[in-house]
Amino acid sequence: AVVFHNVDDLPQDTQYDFIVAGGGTGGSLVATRLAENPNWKVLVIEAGGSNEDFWQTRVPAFWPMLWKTPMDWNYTTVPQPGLNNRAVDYPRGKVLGGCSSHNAMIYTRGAKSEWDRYAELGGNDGLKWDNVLPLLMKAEKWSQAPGGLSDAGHYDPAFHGTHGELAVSAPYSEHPFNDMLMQSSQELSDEFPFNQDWNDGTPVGTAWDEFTIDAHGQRSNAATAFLSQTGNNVHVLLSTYVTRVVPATSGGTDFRVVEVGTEAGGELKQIVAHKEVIVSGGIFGTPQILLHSGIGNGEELEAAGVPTLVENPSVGKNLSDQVTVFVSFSTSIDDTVYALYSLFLSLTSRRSSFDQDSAFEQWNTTGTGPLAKPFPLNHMSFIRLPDDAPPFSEEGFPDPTTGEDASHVEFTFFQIGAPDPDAGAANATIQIYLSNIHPISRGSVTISNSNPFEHAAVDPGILSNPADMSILREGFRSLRRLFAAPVFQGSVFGSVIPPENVTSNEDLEDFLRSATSSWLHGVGSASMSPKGAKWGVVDPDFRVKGTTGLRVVDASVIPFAPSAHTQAPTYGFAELASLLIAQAYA
Ligand SMILES: Cc1cc2nc3c(=O)[nH]c(=O)nc-3n(C[C@H](O)[C@H](O)[C@H](O)COP(=O)(O)OP(=O)(O)OC[C@H]3O[C@@H](n4cnc5c(N)ncnc54)[C@H](O)[C@@H]3O)c2cc1C
Repeated sequence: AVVFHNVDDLPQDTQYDFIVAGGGTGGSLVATRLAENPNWKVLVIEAGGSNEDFWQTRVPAFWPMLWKTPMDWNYTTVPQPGLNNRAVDYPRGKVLGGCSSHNAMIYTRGAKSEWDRYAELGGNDGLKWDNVLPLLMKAEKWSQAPGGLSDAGHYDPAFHGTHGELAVSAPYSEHPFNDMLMQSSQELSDEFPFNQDWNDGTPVGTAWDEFTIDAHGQRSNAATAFLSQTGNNVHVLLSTYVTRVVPATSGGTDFRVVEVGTEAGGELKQIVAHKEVIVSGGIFGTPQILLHSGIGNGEELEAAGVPTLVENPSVGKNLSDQVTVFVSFSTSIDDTVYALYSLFLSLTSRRSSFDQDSAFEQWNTTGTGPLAKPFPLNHMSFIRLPDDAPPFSEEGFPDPTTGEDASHVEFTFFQIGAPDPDAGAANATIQIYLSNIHPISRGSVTISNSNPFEHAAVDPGILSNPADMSILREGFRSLRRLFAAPVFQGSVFGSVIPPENVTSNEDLEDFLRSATSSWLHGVGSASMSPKGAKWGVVDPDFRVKGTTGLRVVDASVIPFAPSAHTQAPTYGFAELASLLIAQAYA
């Protein structure tokens, strides 16, 4: 790609076939795929800078350091009634590669039944698991992590590609907890079975982590894997905001023009796409661009001072967001924690023996060591609550999942923090992120004025539906059941966060409201729906309803959150969109 930093530097004689608004996860992929046709000229417009200007993006363990930096949009939600009115941080990547440049690199595709439901809900058979899996595998380059620890048995090669662009690997560290967790999956195999590969369409169980990390121990993202490989038929314009898409003719609904600028009150310019504009601003940026363009709920647009051009009340609604809570248990297992985490995540650590400089040297020279992974422990569990669990039996909530292959909650085994005697803690703690990954709650992205440079108001509606609270609460009880497995007797004791005496529904729910936040996997704010449906923002071919020349390709079109973290699903949707766009001009 050829990179520009100022709209005035774009060559005057270039006519762009496609303009992609947002060079993030979905946008970088779709631009790359379209540019495989050498006759097409593609312009990518990105509000942030180049990923290459942030070398820290390459170091897997440095991902938490990228929050609240110039490469983070640094959103904060509106106060969340489900969280005792707390407002919580919501990072989003403002850089080439978008969130794939600063996420935790976990690579999970979700369940077969979820993709099949997307196909049904979106009215698009291309989204069926059997159709998306080959696209994801074709784009994948499975890589053995450096350092000599074999990944055999930690994944199923039948479900991974080896000749694509996006590097995926399963780096891990040796630690006693690995064997214990494996044994627990035998002892309690009904609730916590071993799963050899969470990416085979049946993610339920305890599995070894897989990450978008390459054979050199470096992050692989949408910018490094895809966009940077393109030739000079791709132009990338950095540090430039798409403020609106604009009708090509006054009063029309053909939105093949983008308006760009760099700051409120500054000069705005327009650039024409000869074939299409593709909005890929992510779950907050995309509805923001559509709303400022006059595509949205007419009453809300009028209140914000934006004239309505296409009435569509679904824009910015249906935001579906997984939620997470940090919990810990007292343990006598060796700690894994690195000082880095205590520094950047404010977790308690007294591990003075950890030398960050030599860890960096090790990563820099060999791609191995503690910095070559996003966090110290090596597994996650996707867990289905039992059929007779209280949310479904006593409380009568419907099962929110799409089938037996999908999970309700997820345990991310994060690290084991060293004992902190000063704080009166004699034992280390094993620290886990417990997440409800199938939220029923829905939130919104709204604008309150016509300034496109101002952040939209973000309301993920965390724990606003009582079913979500009930499932998260039972997820914690499930975690307590896991640590009651025989293998953990004598080495994992009671919970520390929340304290062991927090057992009643009421006390657990009080804790959860005080400690839960977003798992940063929002989807659905410009949801796909069948053609002619009374809801939804894009048609099955990703075209914005009621418009021509305009599509959306990013996580905002995904109708509901999957049993997965959302980068691989975003790539899956973007691969399909690329095929459909190319076919439209074949
Ligand atoms: C901290 C964090 C950790 C995460 N960890 C994981 C993980 O481990 N595994 C996983 O699978 N998922 C993870 N996710 C989620 C996942 O990365 C995202 O769901 C996914 O990358 C979203 O892709 P996208 O294309 O929708 O949006 P993005 O990747 O956010 O791309 C949107 C792009 O558009 C740009 N943009 C926005 N507005 C404008 C505008 N007006 N003009 C120009 N450009 C604009 C943005 O700067 C950005 O580059 C994480 C997310 C975060 C924030």
